[in-house]
Amino acid sequence: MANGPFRIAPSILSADFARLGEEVENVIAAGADIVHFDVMDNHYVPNLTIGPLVCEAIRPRTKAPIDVHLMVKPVDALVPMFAKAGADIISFHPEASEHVDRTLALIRENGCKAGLAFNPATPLHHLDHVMDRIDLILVMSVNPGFGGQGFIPEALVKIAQIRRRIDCHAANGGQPIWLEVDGGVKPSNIGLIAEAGADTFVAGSAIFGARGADRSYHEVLADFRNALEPAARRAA
Ligand SMILES: O=C(CO)[C@H](O)[C@H](O)COP(=O)(O)O
Ligand SMILES: [Fe+2]
Repeated sequence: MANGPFRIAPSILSADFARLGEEVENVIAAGADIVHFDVMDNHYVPNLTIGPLVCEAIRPRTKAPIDVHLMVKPVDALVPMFAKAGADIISFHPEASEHVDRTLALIRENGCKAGLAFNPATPLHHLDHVMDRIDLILVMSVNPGFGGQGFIPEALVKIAQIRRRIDCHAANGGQPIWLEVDGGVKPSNIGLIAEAGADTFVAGSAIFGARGADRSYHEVLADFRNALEPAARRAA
């Protein structure tokens, strides 16, 4: 298995929006690697969240990559806006784009890494013919739209299938592709998710929920890292 190093990406969907800049600084200072930024449009998904202005506002608060997860339809008009607002990675759902290939190219032309996101019911044939054009594959382990949902265990099979495709692509000289998992990730299941082949882990409620549980972000992130230890040792 070729799935190290491991990266933890707190989803700011569960952060305190009234103190968002501080929340971003604190969670990165506590040991997180990436800021996961969920964009929902009340059309592709029922919820409505944040856009490029908020991305621009948090950009100066951290040097960590901002990983924009677009749950919007249509996609393309937002790509240059988020690139200009400081996004580093932009992922979208293939069902939301008329031309997946064009949207992937647009993201890279705008200087960002391009990601393709798979809902629990999205078939993997969307990866056919675009493996050389993506930097990240995002596997949803909940149906998109809300934080705080339970992890759908069938996602583990999909993660393992994608890991095999990524490793085969790399063995044939292809570029590196990150495998990110999003939805219901917790210290209790992150080890299994890593063993299935993921290297990048989004967690919203499990990290920012620390506030209500009287724990620090540092303590919660240590729980995640400890739970990753056996998989990290195997991957080394
Ligand atoms: O894309 C998302 C939902 O559509 C979020 O990133 C995801 O739900 C993270 O939140 P949690 O860890 O609480 O499940
Ligand atoms: Fe997300």
